[in-house]
Amino acid sequence: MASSISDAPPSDTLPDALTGVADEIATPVAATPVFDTLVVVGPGLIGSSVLRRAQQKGTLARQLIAVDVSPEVRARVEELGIADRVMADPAEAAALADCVMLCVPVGAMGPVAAQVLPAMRPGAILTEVGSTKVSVIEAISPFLRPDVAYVPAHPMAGTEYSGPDAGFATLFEDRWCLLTPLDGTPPQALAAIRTLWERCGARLREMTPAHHDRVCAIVSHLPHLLAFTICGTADDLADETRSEVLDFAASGFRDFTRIAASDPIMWRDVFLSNREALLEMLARFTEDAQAMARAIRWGDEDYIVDRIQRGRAIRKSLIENRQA
Ligand SMILES: NC(=O)C1=CN([C@@H]2O[C@H](COP(=O)(O)OP(=O)(O)OC[C@H]3O[C@@H](n4cnc5c(N)ncnc54)[C@H](O)[C@@H]3O)[C@@H](O)[C@H]2O)C=CC1
Ligand SMILES: O=C(O)C(=O)Cc1ccc(O)cc1
Repeated sequence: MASSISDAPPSDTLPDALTGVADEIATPVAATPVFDTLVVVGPGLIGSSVLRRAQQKGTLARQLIAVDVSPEVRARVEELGIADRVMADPAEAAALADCVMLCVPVGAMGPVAAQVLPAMRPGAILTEVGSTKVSVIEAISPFLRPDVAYVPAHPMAGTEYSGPDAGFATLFEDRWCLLTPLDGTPPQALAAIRTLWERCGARLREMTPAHHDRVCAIVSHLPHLLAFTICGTADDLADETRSEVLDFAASGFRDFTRIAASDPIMWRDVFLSNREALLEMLARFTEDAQAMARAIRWGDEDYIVDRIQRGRAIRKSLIENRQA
């Protein structure tokens, strides 16, 4: 095994003694791969994007192994040629890895961790990309070992599509990747996972798992809940509006339908595993929506204009930060 968490390069930064030399001769130095063998369990949208990036850059891992429970997904990953090996047994693959990245739906994280952790090598790293953190960490924790580091991560990048065909190498470029290290997370393991995501083009931010879940409840989970709900409401009104919805879908409704096309299993798991934070944000949203209803009922122009202006300001600042 060429690399383990102790000798993986912590970042792209050269040691001080070498930086001057590198500047002088200005020769690009090929970075050593962060890992020798990276196992991606669940090569769907996110997992296959990591594999594609790793293949394209060659600086994430020397060898790439994909594992999936679905024979169709395994066959497709073979056809796409985005991994060096495709395997069915997570434990068999994990025994070969210095990093195992779980990219399965959040409800499957605990059961998959239970399969891979006993097989992992001492010094190897377990990481995952789940959209929620508190309950995923709780689900994985009972199976953790003192000689395997665990680094929870969440790339804030995706689309409404899923599966191995949906991934692409640039998915994470200029997107945030949120890291929620635990008290016991070894710094070298954290540094190696930081480097992996930096080399995927992501910007990194560290926070606690609980803070992560509250932030994601408002910026990601509630918007999905609203999109699924508004599409359901429109569908319930099908007798009255079906043809109009289809005819006039170039309106605001269209933007909701993109999000509402997302994978049902993934989002069922996200909603159930971030129950408390999501219900809190939904309650606040409901209060605000009721306040808007009241303003409309009583013709409170100032309130209505103020809320719309706040929405516009958020959009403007996203565009200025190139996030939209
Ligand atoms: N879709 C998105 O936009 C984002 C998703 N995430 C998170 O990433 C994870 C993966 O999401 P996607 O890539 O969208 O899902 P996906 O549905 O595209 O891929 C998931 C893969 O996991 C496999 N799988 C499911 N259970 C398994 C098991 N027990 N053992 C082995 N493989 C199994 C499925 O067959 C599938 O190939 C989820 O935890 C999700 O919350 C994070 C950021 C963005
Ligand atoms: O497609 C969209 O609009 C998304 O919001 C993608 C996304 C989905 C889930 C995540 O945990 C992070 C990003």
